[in-house]
Amino acid sequence: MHIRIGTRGSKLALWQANYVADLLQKGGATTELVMVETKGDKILNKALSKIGSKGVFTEELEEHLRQKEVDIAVHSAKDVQSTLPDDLELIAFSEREEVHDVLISFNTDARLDTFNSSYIIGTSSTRRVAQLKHYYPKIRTADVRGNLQTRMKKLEKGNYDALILAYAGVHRMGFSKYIVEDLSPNKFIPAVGQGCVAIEAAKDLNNDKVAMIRQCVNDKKTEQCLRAERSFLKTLEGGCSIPVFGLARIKKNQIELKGGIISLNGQDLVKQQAKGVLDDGVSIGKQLAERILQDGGEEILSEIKANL
Ligand SMILES: NCc1[nH]cc(CCC(=O)O)c1CC(=O)O
Repeated sequence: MHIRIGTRGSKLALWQANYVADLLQKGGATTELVMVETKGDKILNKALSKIGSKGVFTEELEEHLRQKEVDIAVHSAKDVQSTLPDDLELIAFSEREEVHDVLISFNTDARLDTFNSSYIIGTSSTRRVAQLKHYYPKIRTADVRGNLQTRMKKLEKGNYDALILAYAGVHRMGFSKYIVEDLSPNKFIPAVGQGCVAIEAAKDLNNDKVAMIRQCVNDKKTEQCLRAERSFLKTLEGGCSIPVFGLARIKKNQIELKGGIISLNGQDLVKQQAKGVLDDGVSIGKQLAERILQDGGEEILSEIKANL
């Protein structure tokens, strides 16, 4: 069986595509990578939240799926919009990497607790900015776009004192030695999907191919967690530009989902958790989102939408 894999061309995207290709080859398939540039790769002078929340890193790949130029598209699950077009679906989720955010700096003494107001942290994520402002109101932030290598270069040039990044990308790109602090995933609750690689396909992709891909790539527990997180995000209508966070974990054979929303200035935070049986992820996610909207999330969300 031959599987054509669509991917972005950044080093992280290629690492992830090769990781999936290896898994498929171990299962006996042959593979080929097709590189596709997305809006998110081309537009580098704007914050992601200003480019638009939907499909910044996925749209062009999705067009290739529709045109049958590729069988699957490999994405960071975090970059996949919560509502997919009707003709496409996520068919597999790779075993999740550690989910937390990390502080990256060439100053080995740098820690969030000891940062003073003269330090600047580079991050373009509205979630990370809001969480920083909430827990460390004195810390200043500045936008930083571009792939991980570009961000590391900007850090090296001294544009920032530190960066906040997802552990997963840092680890995959071999930058772990610059981690000066692992941020607690209970405080800096990650973005939905962080640390997982997701496979998107057209709904009419050949059934045998779908079965093969799931067999080789899908991790059941990760899928159960991701379905819960994505349902949560979908109900909150949060695109990647809205500071929504959500993390599901399996504990004692139950899904435990923590999630919430935070105002852009970090002042208002609504955070809750929900639990349920493993296959109920979608309804657990939806219920948690509804509770959060009722408990003040609705106001935070409409204020954010008015400001973006
Ligand atoms: N939005 C960019 C993005 N998308 C996925 C990752 C890292 C890998 C992952 O979380 O799976 C990153 C970089 C970052 O947030 O530091």
